[in-house]
Amino acid sequence: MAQIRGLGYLKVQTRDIDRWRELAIDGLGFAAGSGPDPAGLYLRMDERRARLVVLPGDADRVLAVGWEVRDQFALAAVCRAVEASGTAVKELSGAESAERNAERVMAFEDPAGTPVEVFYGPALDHSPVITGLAQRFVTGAQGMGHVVLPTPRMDETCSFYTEVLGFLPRGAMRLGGPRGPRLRFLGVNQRHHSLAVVPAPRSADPGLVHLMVEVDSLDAVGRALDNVNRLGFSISSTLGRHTNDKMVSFYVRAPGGWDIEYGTDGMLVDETHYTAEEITADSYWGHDWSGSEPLAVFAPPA
Ligand SMILES: Cc1ccc(O)c(O)c1CC[C@@H]1C(=O)CC[C@]2(C)C(=O)CC[C@@H]12
Ligand SMILES: [Fe+2]
Repeated sequence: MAQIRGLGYLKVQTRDIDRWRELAIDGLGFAAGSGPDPAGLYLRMDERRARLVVLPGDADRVLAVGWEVRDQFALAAVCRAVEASGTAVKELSGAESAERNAERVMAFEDPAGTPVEVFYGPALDHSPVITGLAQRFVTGAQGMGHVVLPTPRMDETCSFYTEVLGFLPRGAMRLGGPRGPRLRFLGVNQRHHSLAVVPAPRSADPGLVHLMVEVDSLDAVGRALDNVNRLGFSISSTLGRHTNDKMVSFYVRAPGGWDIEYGTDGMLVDETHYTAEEITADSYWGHDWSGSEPLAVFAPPA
């Protein structure tokens, strides 16, 4: 169990790649990378060739949530567990794996229908990581950040990630009052959560609620907030500090109706003492969502 080491990459498709470039590079200071599709946007955060891949397309949707394992033996173990759960697994070809800058990749869908990939052996880019705010992204043993996924099948989705993939419960929060459904946080390393799962009516496009990336300074978070305001992006949530992972962050709306959470100062979990707690407020201060445009996954179908 607990074969997965962290969130490795995220690949999305968008109808507005130019606006995405402005958000990610000019606003949030991702470093420009390179990749197989000349029209694609390959975003570096560290020594990986690309952590966030944005490809042009006719819809805004998640193409792959990439989870990293240590080696081929861990990948085989994950593959066996997923198949034993009754989920079909596709082993990607050498060429398809190389396109993802990995030695080997397995693909399947989670119970919500989210496209999941598990991989090992990422190819590195040793050139300097030139970020726009001179910030460093907090990755390494904590992975690239966290994703929040919507699911219409909450119980099956949580069982799949915990019992099949070995994610550890890292607490919960009820939505919409003391009797509301729970949003659940799940972790695989010292990052408080690498995944959160939220009940939603559908898991249609874009299939994402947010991606969180962490940087090493509050000044970079403040400068990113200034940048996206200046560039005319919609702020979904103001700056605030979360009660569970202690992250100070804001949320900005990306093309496609989901958010990027941009934060700093997240806590490290010590599993020797950790127990899964239920938070009753999302933040100690800030995180005002009242100005948010509706998230696409919660909006009524078009
Ligand atoms: C509560 C919380 C703790 C840690 C996080 O990294 C984090 O993103 C959240 C908030 C999660 C969640 C969201 O992203 C979409 C809008 C939600 C459902 C709310 O309206 C409150 C909590 C929010
Ligand atoms: Fe988050």
